[in-house]
Amino acid sequence: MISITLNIEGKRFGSEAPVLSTLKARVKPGRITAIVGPSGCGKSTLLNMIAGLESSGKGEIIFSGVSGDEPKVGYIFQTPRLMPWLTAKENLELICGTDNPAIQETLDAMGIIDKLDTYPSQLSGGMQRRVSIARAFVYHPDLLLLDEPFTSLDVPTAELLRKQLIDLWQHQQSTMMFVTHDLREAVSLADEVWFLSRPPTTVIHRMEIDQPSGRWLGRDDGRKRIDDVVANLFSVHPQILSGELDAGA
Ligand SMILES: Nc1ncnc2c1ncn2[C@@H]1O[C@H](COP(=O)(O)OP(=O)(O)OP(=O)(O)O)[C@@H](O)[C@H]1O
Repeated sequence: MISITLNIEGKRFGSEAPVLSTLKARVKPGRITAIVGPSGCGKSTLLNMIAGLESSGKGEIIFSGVSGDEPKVGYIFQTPRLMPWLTAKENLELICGTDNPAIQETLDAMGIIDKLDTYPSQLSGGMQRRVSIARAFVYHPDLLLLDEPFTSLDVPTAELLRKQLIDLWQHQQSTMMFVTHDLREAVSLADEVWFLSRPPTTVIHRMEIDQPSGRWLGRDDGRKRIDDVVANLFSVHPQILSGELDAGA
């Protein structure tokens, strides 16, 4: 399982004002880290830098515990980004080759084994998300990055997909980071939540969540537990989702 050390010295696009300021943090191996912050503060930019899609500028991002030369990174974007001319199965085959038993196993785990030969345009939005999650897991990533993977889904579908995601994650034990605007989602899934400021952005608060092995998600006592964690946080930092810590904290 890999860990990540972020030694970011700042990030700007061209001559624009910096998006990220100094940002130093460590992502623990095999754990789930949620990233929460105001719109436009650089959450996607941070994920892209970790994925190697954006340069890390003067700073560095160090991966430890990688088995090969490079970490295998799975990335689930806000929209599924499936190849429209390929069936669900063929979208997965692009990643892991044909006749790979992992394709059937992963689509089965996501509850869409009957959609193997279906094209994306014939799938609902929720089903397309499931294929995109399966596509990331079929690769057996060391690191799984998710950028608001469950937005614009109805509540029961989003809840089901979160459970399916956690089932797959428990099976593979990848290190996982996800961006969300939904604090309850962060608390229900993550071992640690990072709260970001407004630009130039840094981590202003880290919150450890004491998760049971199957996560708080879906447990009878989970809803109350999540409510309590969120209420406690807001009682101390009422503006934290706007990227501000309480002055007295
Ligand atoms: N490739 C790019 N070129 C220029 N500016 C960019 C680029 N990518 C992002 N930005 C700018 O960087 C800032 C942060 O964008 P980013 O998408 O990372 O924020 P975010 O926190 O993920 O936003 P949201 O919560 O609204 O999705 C924004 O001002 C955006 O316009």
